[in-house]
Amino acid sequence: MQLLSQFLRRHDTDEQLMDLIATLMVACKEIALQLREGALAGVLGTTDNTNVQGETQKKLDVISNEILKTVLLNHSLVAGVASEEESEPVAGNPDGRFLVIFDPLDGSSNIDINVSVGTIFSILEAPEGEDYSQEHAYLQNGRKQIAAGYVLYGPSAILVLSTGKGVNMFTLSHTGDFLLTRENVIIPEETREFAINMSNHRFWEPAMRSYIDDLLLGADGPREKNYNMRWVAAMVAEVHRVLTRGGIFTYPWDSRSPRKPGKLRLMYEGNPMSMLVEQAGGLATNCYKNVMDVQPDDIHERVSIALGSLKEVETLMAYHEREESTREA
Ligand SMILES: O=P(O)(O)OC[C@H]1O[C@](O)(COP(=O)(O)O)[C@@H](O)[C@@H]1O
Ligand SMILES: [Mg+2]
Ligand SMILES: [Mg+2]
Repeated sequence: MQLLSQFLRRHDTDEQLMDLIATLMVACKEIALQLREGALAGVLGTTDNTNVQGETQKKLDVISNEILKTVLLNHSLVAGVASEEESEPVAGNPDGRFLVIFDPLDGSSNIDINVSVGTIFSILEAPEGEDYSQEHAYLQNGRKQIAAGYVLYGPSAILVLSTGKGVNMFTLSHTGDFLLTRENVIIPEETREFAINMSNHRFWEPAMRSYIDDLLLGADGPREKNYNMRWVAAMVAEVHRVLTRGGIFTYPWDSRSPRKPGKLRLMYEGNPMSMLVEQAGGLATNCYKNVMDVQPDDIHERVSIALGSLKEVETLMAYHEREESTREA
């Protein structure tokens, strides 16, 4: 089986990018170790702090963030980092080449019940002559990502990575190596599986409500087939399922916070996951346009997300287009 480094070298990956990915994996392996120890190491439960989004931080949110920050900021190629758990970006080497944006622990409400969580990351080139402690340098749209991925900490720890040449999966072995276990991932175009938090049904836009209502009608409704539903409450696990066997995952805008475009964050959830999904032949939208074409104004900006099997996501978009044209008529 191929080591991550061998695979990247065979695919002519830029040497410095390879070096950065290897460094990121040093941090993710340490996070995996902390998660495995869990209650034994006293790292479960919450802290007394809230992050910039007003969410209570879990101990492991803070620990994972510190691990990533320490490892990355000690690397000469890293000009700066931005994180879900940091209100402002943190500058690294002013001559560094890369910016790394991350969600240190996604799905952290799952930690205390021992269900899957993950680390999501997005890598950008650092524009020259900028102050890397200011968010301006980081506010690049998703198309500018030179690599993106996640490490899912589930029954196995799995790195899912794209450097813009498809999507590949690497499983962490007992020897501490990431080994290639799935090459050139392609998401099936059609699906019978959807993922949405149904408890928010009454808060959605009419287009989203009627799309989901039609899925629930199954073979008796306009979609003429029965659908199954899943909800892990960790985007990283939902995207992994979609990449593995297809499906649609959506966390749409809802009227609980009408002024926010959605719940999930554009720069460290939406963009990296959208790059993986598009690189695997799927589609990732905010129900109206591709997520990676949204120009960010804020490092912690939110976005509505619908991603997965191409034809299913296109169908969902068609419901929104119809609704929009009725509104305008
Ligand atoms: O609890 P809800 O509303 O279903 O939200 C679940 C969503 O929230 C998230 O957990 C947010 O991520 P964080 O844990 O990094 O804040 C997503 O991974 C997931 O899709
Ligand atoms: Mg998250
Ligand atoms: Mg998080």
